[in-house]
Amino acid sequence: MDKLWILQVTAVFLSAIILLLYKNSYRFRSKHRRKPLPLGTLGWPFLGETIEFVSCAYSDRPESFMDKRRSMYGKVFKSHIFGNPTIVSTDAEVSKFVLQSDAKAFVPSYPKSLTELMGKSSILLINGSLQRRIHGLVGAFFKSPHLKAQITRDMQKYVQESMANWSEDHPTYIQDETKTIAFQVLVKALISLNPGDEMEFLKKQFQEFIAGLMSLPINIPGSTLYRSLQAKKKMVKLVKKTIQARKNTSGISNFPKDVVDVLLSDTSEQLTDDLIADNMIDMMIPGEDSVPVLMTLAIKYLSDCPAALQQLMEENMKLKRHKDQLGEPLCWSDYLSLPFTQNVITETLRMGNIIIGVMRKAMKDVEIKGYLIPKGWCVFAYFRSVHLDENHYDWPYEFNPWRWQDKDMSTCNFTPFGGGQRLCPGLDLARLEASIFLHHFVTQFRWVAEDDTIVNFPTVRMKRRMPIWVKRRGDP
Ligand code: HEM
Repeated sequence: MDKLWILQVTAVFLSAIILLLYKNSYRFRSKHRRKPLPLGTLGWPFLGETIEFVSCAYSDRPESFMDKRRSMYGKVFKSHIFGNPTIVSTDAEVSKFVLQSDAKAFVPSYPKSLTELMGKSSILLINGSLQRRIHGLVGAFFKSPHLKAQITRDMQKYVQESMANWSEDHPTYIQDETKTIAFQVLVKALISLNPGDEMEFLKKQFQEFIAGLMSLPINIPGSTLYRSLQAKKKMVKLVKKTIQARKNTSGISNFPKDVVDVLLSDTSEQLTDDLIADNMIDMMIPGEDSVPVLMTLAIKYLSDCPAALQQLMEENMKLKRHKDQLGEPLCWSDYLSLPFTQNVITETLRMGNIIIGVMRKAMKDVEIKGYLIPKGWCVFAYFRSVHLDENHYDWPYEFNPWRWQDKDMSTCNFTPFGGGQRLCPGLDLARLEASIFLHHFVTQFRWVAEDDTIVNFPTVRMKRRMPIWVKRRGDP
């Protein structure tokens, strides 16, 4: 009996210990249990789902790749594109979290040819305090009223010069015209170079340079990447000549006249001549690409929407007449004060998705909204799906500038310029340039657009460079 009693007590005691251990281990496991990977498939070995992604990207509905997976797996799913296992986010909140994270969690991730061409010290690739320093310096300069006044003067001059040459007898290619204008404006703001032989040389080299940005990562003589790197070397030489001349002569004044001045005035000694030269060239990319595409797409959408064009023209004519009566030229704040013009630009940014999204790489396991993003995986924050989501925008494929009349732009559902740590520092500039171009265009011309289509890959552009037939208006 005694023995039985001892056995019973021991059994109860042991069970209590086992229960306690189990409970503790359960608590430990649930605290440290990894959240699941998002649903989805990694596709074929090595190729993953890249072929399907690219074939959708070339179509007029690049987001169909995402739409199909969204309906099967939800707004965040896993895939394998461009050689990397990737978590694709079409969820505005998840993308916001990724953009706002610092370099301990996510760093930029670009294809190899792109990183080789941009160079290690490009603002698009560096992280931490150096990125924040350059971002801060450049962003503050681009926001300054002083620069905006200069950009307005330059832009007005280049726009007038360009438009004076437009003929009524043959088509004008809007994409080409806007590229020339926006490149000149940005190069002036970056290194104070005026139109002329050196500008022509730079533009020629630059076109060779960007051809390599989306090329195969093969750097042998004759390859696109090789030619592109050679062109970059020539541009670096030209920019370094400017830097040296600036150092030799003026000293840096209190009012920087361009971005070179701004970066040279930094006293941290981290900003070497190589770093400044590399970044000047990378910052020319929006002048040849994003800004002219914004202007061209606005013309495309307006050509297809006569009611919006009429209202835009009336708003701009009113301002022009008012300024003519006062005998004053337009200043930058005049251009930005036109509400409907701004709505046209905002709607163009939403529909055009000039930058479809941004890529990051996870530096550690990160959990967001119940999803796991494993260390080493890429994240593709895909803005296009959010901008075209009918839950955020009624009739999302319709160009409707009026939708912005009482809609808030500063939400995570509208991120054409990215967000967080790397929010585009050139966003004010891009809007200002587009406003000036639209003003002069709609107040001086009527036009008929030839048929053309938007190509979305590898960058957004018009297939036929947006040919239009113009007719000059009489006096307003
Ligand atoms: C329509 C025109 C433009 C669009 C749609 C656009 C879009 C963007 C986006 C989405 C990013 C974020 C990239 C990321 O998070 O990895 C970005 C970054 C950047 N943009 Fe723009 N951009 C435009 C015009 C400009 C202009 C005119 C400049 C002037 C030089 C500029 C300079 C930059 C720079 C320097 C960064 C990198 C910021 C950093 O990483 O700290 N952009 N842009």
